[in-house]
Amino acid sequence: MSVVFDRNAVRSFRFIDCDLDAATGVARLRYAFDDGPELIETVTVPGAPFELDAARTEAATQALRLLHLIAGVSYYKAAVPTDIRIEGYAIDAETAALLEDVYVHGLGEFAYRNGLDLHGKIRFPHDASANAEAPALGLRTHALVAIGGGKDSLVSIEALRALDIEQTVSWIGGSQLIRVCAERTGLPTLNIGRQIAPELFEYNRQGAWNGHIPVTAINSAILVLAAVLHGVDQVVFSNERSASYGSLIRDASGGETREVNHQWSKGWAFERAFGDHVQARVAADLHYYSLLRPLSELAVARQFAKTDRYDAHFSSCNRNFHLLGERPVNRWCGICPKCHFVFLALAPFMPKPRLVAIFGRNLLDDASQVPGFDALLEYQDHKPFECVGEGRESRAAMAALAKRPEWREDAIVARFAREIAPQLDVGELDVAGLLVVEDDAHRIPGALWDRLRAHLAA
Ligand SMILES: CC(=O)N[C@H]1[C@@H](OP(=O)(O)OP(=O)(O)OC[C@H]2O[C@@H](n3ccc(=O)[nH]c3=O)[C@H](O)[C@@H]2O)O[C@H](CO)[C@@H](O)[C@@H]1O[C@H](C)C(=O)N[C@@H](C)C(=O)N[C@@H](CCC(=O)O)C(=O)O
Ligand SMILES: Nc1ncnc2c1ncn2[C@@H]1O[C@H](COP(=O)(O)OP(=O)(O)OP(=O)(O)O)[C@@H](O)[C@H]1O
Repeated sequence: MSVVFDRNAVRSFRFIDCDLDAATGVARLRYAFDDGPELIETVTVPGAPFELDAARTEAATQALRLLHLIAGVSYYKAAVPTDIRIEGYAIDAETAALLEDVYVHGLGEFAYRNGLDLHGKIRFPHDASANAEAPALGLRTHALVAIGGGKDSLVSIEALRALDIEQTVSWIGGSQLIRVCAERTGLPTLNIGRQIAPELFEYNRQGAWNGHIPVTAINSAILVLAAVLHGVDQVVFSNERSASYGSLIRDASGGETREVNHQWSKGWAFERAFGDHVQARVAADLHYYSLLRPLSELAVARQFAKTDRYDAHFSSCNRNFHLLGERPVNRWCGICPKCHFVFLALAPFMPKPRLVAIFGRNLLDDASQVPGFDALLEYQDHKPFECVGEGRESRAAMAALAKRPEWREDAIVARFAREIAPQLDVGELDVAGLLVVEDDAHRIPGALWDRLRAHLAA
């Protein structure tokens, strides 16, 4: 590929246009920097041809544009120019505000790691007139449930199964691990194809800015488009309450402490803004929500431990999910923050031999992993930039293990009891308090919530 990319020479990022072929289910999202080559991402929704009436066609157009605008973050980040152009259509001020949030907060970790400050610097051009409110489409009652191969989505899937809600287990990309988990559910499946414009990998090699992007926002927009094409009324994610809390970072200058959330697009602020936007601008009867929002990570782990159906198949280790690059040999690398956290979070709720069999080793009896666990505990370090629970959850789980004969002599647990626990307030180490189902902030439809609450609390 003979493209030359110099991030410092870029002046503008262009959202050229997007199109969808209802006969094949292929969507094309087109972007460019200045007059450079078109960067074309494709998304393929199985189930075509899609027969769409006028109202569904309009909803599909709105969903496609929303996806075009959100997925642009992968390319925009390569140069982060201040000049952003939208060429194929216009957006209103409310849509622009949503996008500014997604780009600024969703690129928060990216900006922090690259020493960039994006606050107030990302502005989406908008047309003054607001778009019309979207009508209800008469969508059928059915959930597209996002599956990521880890414990969280499996908890949602089992909860919906227990409540007899019709669901299709849905994922984006070619992960074999996710496919195996999806098939293990025994439920209908939908595997959506996504091809990133290959030029981006070349730009990365030539020194493009690179770093974390809000991938859950992209996956959410893809599934909203798929829901419209399939005529179903729910897109269900599995983002827990803990995802709304970031890492507290001290400024390099030693001054201000601020929050940078690696999982911003898994948090409540994104869910609320995006879900409201979908109902207002795509379809009034399309519900986007996270089924696990009322739960902490520990409460999700407790639910997961109730069945061993997925023990030999699931993995939360993100090393499994690279488009390019290495994968762990046995699904769990055992040394990353997610492996550390999931091991710790499951330990209070599972027999020890079962947990050790899942991971193939006992991570809590390996003294070389002390720094990794310290970061989870927010002890002499900040919470890692990963999808892990709050520090107080890790501390409470560790304190619970320190009281159990089968765990308390393991190297990391014993060291916690000896060196860290004495510095902590005992009142803040209570696991039970972190298992409470909170119903103040979620978008779960009312009729479902009434039944779900009892299931999640059991
Ligand atoms: C698997 C992973 O962690 N990937 C991150 C990693 O990417 P890497 O370069 O090591 O390899 P690839 O994943 O193969 O990606 C190659 C390049 O492609 C670009 N890219 C990829 C996907 C995408 O949607 N947009 C992209 O622009 C990117 O330039 C890659 O370098 O490091 C990257 C740079 O820090 C990360 O961007 C990759 O993260 C993926 C987008 C990813 O899917 N990560 C999830 C495992 C993840 O982090 N999930 C979060 C959800 C947080 C949220 O707010 O959504 C979580 O579990 O907490
Ligand atoms: N490839 C994917 N396609 C569709 N949805 C995905 C994909 N990867 C992750 N998700 C969804 O994004 C959300 C966040 O992913 P996350 O990795 O935290 O969850 P998980 O894989 O279910 O569980 P765990 O936290 O144990 O890894 C979940 O709702 C998950 O289902």
